[in-house]
Amino acid sequence: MNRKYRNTVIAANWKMNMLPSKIKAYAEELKPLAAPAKWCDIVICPPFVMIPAAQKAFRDSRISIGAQNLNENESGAYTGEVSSEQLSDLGAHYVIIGHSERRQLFGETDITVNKKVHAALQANLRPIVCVGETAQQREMNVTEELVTLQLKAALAGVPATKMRRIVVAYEPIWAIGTGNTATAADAEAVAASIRAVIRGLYGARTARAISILYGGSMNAKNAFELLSQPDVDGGLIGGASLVPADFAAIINAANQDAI
Ligand SMILES: O=C(CO)COP(=O)(O)O
Repeated sequence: MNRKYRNTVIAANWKMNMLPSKIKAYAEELKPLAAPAKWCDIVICPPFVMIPAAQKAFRDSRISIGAQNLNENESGAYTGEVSSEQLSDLGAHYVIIGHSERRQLFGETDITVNKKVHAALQANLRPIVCVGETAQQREMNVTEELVTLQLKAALAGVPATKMRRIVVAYEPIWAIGTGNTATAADAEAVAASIRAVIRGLYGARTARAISILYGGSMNAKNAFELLSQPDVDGGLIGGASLVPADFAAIINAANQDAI
């Protein structure tokens, strides 16, 4: 990470885990543990139904709330869906877009991801745009090419003035929930290539200001090494974010790297 130019972001993706009734206890445990980490932007992304409870539980802290998805349309007959304006009206600040589970299990494409990025920006939410390759694609040596295509598609039509609201998360699919973390060198190589793509599209100043996160089996043990890489500016954490002490250890590793 490079704090001179960009924020460190540590984001929890709870996926379809946790219960509304458990959030208060989680928050009471996390808040004091995370309090010393004044350099980090900490984000919790619960399922939609838990956003109000999470807002309430974290109201007296610096921890922000995000969603895990949104619908790309403004409003209307989309039963079961949630719009960017609804999230923003609730007080959410971030939204994860194009997570590989959404792409693989719910048919999201680069085109829907791009529409969702625009919808999020329209409502002043900060998109956390996810990109990443499968194990097979890595074996075929097409990781950077694929990530570049995903990123360019996600950012199509996004004006330079909005780029500073974007966060990119590199999440190799083979590393998610498997315990097979990318090596720090591999995470850095892809993060640097993502920054190079942004530099090509928007110029050096914008590229240097964008936070690029790593996600995929990040935990208290490996976080410091991953976050010490110059182009890895934070983490998107699944499993390890469900236990306050584990999540706090990652937050504090990120903070430590900053000092
Ligand atoms: O998908 C992830 C975060 O979005 C990563 O999940 P894990 O940390 O459980 O591997």
